[in-house]
Amino acid sequence: MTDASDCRRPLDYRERARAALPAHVWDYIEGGAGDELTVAWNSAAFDRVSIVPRTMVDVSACDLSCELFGARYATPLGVAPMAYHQIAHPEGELATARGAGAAGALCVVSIFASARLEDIAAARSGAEASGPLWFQLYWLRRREVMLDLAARAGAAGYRALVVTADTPRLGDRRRDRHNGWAVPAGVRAVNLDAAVMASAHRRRPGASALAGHAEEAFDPSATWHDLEWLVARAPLPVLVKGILDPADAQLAVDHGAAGVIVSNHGGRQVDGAISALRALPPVVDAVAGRVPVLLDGGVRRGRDAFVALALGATAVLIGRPVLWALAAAGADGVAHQLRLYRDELENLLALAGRPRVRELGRDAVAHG
Ligand SMILES: Cc1cc2nc3c(=O)[nH]c(=O)nc-3n(C[C@H](O)[C@H](O)[C@H](O)COP(=O)(O)O)c2cc1C
Ligand SMILES: O=C(O)C(=O)c1ccccc1
Repeated sequence: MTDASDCRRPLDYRERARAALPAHVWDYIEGGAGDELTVAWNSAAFDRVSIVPRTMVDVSACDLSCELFGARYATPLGVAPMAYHQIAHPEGELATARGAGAAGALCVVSIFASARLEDIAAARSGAEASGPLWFQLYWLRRREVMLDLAARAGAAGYRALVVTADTPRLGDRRRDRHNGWAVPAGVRAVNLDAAVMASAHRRRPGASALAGHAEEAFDPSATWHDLEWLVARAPLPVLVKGILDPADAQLAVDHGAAGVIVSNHGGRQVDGAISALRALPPVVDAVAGRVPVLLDGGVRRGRDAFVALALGATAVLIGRPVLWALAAAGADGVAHQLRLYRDELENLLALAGRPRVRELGRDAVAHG
């Protein structure tokens, strides 16, 4: 059993998780598309940005809060939407939601969650310092299923919807093809119809069952008109996830997006795609304050969150490191992981003489 307190920085959970998980599950979580160039670039991009500290500033209290859709969020850190948390831990999303709730962090629940979205909301409200939940959708051929899920999320107290735009089909996950990866039989995307999900569990040598499933279920013809259609019918604000081009950010806002998430899907879609951090400033400029801009991809330290916030993100989402902590130590691991990020960010705000997240700007960093 892992003692979470041995982990001193977010990356320390990585080896714990690798040791705890079967190799094919580890490969699915950790892997990216193609040669995994973009996976590496996402985190490397943060290392090329320096912090410029100020001095003689009163930092006796730091304020990490941010504002999203008229509400105050306790921290600008959140959990990125990821499918099937039960592959990492038997308590799956219920544990993730409890852990994120305890840390006061936003949690974005995937459409492929392995627990019912209503049960996740209930698990979450039990946590002491409960934070907000958002729900993520893919563009499904069966549009009525998207609307049904959107209505359920609204009724269950979720505060926003995220529609993922970068997945007309699944990227080429070579590790998964090599492993003949399929979602294990005991783990189910229970918010979706079992008949629709059957192909995700069908093992075929040399192929990823998820790729086959995505081809069957995802609608590759979705365009900005479909976003307008969704926004007009959704009971919640809709953010678009997977934006890298400033022109797309502009189009998203023009077609009703309430926010954009700069993301290359953790390097799992287009190998060689621009890193999320490098894509951020032009998107922030194109959006020009009309809606919030979030970022995910490669955030591996509190320092990385600081850099993204300084370059204009309102909040940042964390993907794989949350699943590492979940695999290693369940809900306590997730809470601890998010606190490691938060504490490192808080410490840096103080040391860099920039005590308020909401006032962080580009002057706080330098390139190179
Ligand atoms: C195992 C796994 C499953 C994922 N499933 C989804 C998903 O269901 N929906 C989605 O929009 N993004 C999904 N993503 C992408 C994440 O939301 C996020 O963009 C990415 O993981 C962020 O990068 P990071 O892992 O480097 O922090 C998934 C990522 C991983 C690692
Ligand atoms: O694995 C993923 O990155 C992902 O987004 C996904 C896509 C289809 C089904 C499950 C997860």
